[in-house]
Amino acid sequence: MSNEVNTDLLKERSTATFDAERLTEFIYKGPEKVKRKRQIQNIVLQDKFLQSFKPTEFYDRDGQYNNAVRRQIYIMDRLEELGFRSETDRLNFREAAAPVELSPFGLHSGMFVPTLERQGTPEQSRKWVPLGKSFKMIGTYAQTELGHGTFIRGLETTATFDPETQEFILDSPTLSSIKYWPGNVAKTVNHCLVMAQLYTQGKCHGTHLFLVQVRSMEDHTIMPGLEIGDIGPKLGFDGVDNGFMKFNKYRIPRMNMLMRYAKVLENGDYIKPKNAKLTYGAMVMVRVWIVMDAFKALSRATVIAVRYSAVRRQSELRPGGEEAQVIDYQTQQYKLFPLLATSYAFLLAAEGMSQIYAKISSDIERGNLEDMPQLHALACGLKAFCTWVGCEGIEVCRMSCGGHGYSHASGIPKIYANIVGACTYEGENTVMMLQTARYLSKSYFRGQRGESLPELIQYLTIDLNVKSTLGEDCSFESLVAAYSHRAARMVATACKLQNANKQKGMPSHDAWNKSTVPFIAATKAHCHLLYAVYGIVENMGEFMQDGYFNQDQISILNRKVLALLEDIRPNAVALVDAFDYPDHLLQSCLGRYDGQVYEALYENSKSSPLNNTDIHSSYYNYIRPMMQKRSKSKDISAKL
Ligand SMILES: CCCCCCCCCCCCCC(=O)SCCNC(=O)CCNC(=O)[C@H](O)C(C)(C)COP(=O)(O)OP(=O)(O)OC[C@H]1O[C@@H](n2cnc3c(N)ncnc32)[C@H](O)[C@@H]1OP(=O)(O)O
Ligand SMILES: Cc1cc2nc3c(=O)[nH]c(=O)nc-3n(C[C@H](O)[C@H](O)[C@H](O)COP(=O)(O)OP(=O)(O)OC[C@H]3O[C@@H](n4cnc5c(N)ncnc54)[C@H](O)[C@@H]3O)c2cc1C
Repeated sequence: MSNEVNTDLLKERSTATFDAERLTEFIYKGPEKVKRKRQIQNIVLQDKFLQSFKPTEFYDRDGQYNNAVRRQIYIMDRLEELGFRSETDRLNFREAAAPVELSPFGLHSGMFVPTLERQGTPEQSRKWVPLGKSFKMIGTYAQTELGHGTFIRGLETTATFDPETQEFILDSPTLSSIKYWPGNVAKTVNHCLVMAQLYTQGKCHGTHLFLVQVRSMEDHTIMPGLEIGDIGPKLGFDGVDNGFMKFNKYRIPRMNMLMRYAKVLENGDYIKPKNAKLTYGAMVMVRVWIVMDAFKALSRATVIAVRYSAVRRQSELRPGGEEAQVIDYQTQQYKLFPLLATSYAFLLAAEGMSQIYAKISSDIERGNLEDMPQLHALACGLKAFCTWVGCEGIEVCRMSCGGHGYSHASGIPKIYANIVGACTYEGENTVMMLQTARYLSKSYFRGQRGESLPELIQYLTIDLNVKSTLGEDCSFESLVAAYSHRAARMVATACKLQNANKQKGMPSHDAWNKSTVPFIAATKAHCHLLYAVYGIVENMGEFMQDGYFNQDQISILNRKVLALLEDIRPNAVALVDAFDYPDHLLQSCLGRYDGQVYEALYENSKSSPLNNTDIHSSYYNYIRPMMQKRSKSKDISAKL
């Protein structure tokens, strides 16, 4: 490979109107943090073992899982040796060391240990959390069943208290009650946090979490009374062993129920939690993290697509002129630049969401549950919005790279395959949006009754008769007002339909169901408050429906969006460079910093296993016999 940087990329970087390094410092919170991040990434780059892995698509499923375990355990050991204590250092190391591979221990660190910490009593946490943190106990979060994922109240696994033995008996009474999907259940973990319907004194008290040992701590054999296996290959998550698990009257000690909020006493008495939804805390936490995952996935795809678009030359823009960089086509800019802006918006949204989560979850820990519904609504809506928009955007990035985008060598298919799971896991997106919609509906009616609303949704009470004041400058205030107006109008419309349905005599659940399509649209509009001109132009009908904008204002907005493409054009490469993703993190022949995409693609294709021999065994096994058979056939030889 040549060491030169592609001349088009050099030019792009030299003509940018701002210093990308300053923006990098803003993203990573200061020059010292950027330096530290790069040092850590360099440690990974110098590490021969970590660099020895081929891209995951070159391995079969068994190899992918095996490599994921091998690599992740090596990462754990190195983190210990290096003595990295800060969460940011550890995350930077992990991301650089396994940039596109999901960890078979992800749910252990991401859900199992935090849930023990937050849902266990102080004694339970003291006992189990150190075992989890030191990997003496490896666990996961097992909730979903064959028959139910969304509807947690419908889960069928039972945990029945037996006061005689002071044990819970876990059972899978039906086929549909078999746990199905939980990550790392199949081969990796020896413990699970199992969500099951709690029965005591003959009464069901709803779903609760139980710590269950599923494999022997000595030899990893499956505990008697359990049936466990892998669910098979999936769209992505290659290194993750999502599994199934069936309980056959399997006994665990009483104290293995997580009892921070709800309790079962020795005599079988049940003590209710302050709020039954406290058991759902782990899901809320992961939904918050997913917003950051959506940012990372979309921004990586955008870096790849923008850099490649600056390098790729195709067709004549000026008749008879040189072939143009595809980034100079207005249509290409319209595909990519809004996604670049969206990436930055997602970053800020993810950081804001994390701060709100930290504040409200610490209130909850102290017993103040007042803001729980608000946190739930925000996390559900943003999780769904950011993963939907992120996945659509990644697909646009892939297609904007033409044919090469379809190859794994572009790095984009893997990004997509992994993040698209997030539209389903931790709450299917439509269902999540409807949770936010319920909150908006209740808040709308509260606002109508003159009750005060939390700051984020105060816009629901604005006067919908006011028209836009947007002028040539498309001021920030006029844009925010437009989004608020559109969301408030759409929420009001959906609520009025819900009300009208009720007045027609429908029971309230039907009145709700028969207004959920407009509610989903309204909730998307609510989440869309992150956007500016492009979001209005793309959804013009919704902004126009009640004549909020006049014809002149629409023309202003249409002109503005095209002018903004011109403004971004000289800075597009610098704006993606600022994310500071090194090549080994992007793992993309198209998104390379030096832009040497053709050399990289050519080199990469040589490593395809199909190139190990000039003549593939299938020639001897099938093609040659077929040809020999055909050449003997009279019809064909006659034609030849
Ligand atoms: C770095 C680490 C990475 C880690 C991960 C590694 C890679 C990732 C791997 C992938 C990992 C994937 C891992 C996985 O996938 S784990 C499995 C994840 N599963 C889900 O997310 C299931 C989704 N379903 C639900 O959450 C519930 O069933 C819903 C919410 C749909 C309804 O629920 P339910 O039927 O029980 O409730 P209700 O209808 O009686 O509603 C009653 C009221 O309660 C309110 N309510 C509901 N919930 C909450 C809440 N939480 N806080 C506050 N309030 C809440 C609700 O709004 C309603 O309010 P109102 O309308 O009455 O006012
Ligand atoms: C990659 C991956 C990893 C996973 N990891 C885990 C894990 O570690 N642990 C775990 O416990 N689970 C895990 N899951 C399971 C996941 O959490 C569930 O699949 C998810 O919660 C969706 O539930 P479901 O499959 O029941 O979908 P369903 O609810 O069956 O969805 C099917 C359709 O029905 C619609 N629908 C359902 N209910 C409603 C409603 N009330 N209103 C309107 N529409 C509705 C949905 O919108 C969807 O279109 C994982 C799943 C995936 C894909």
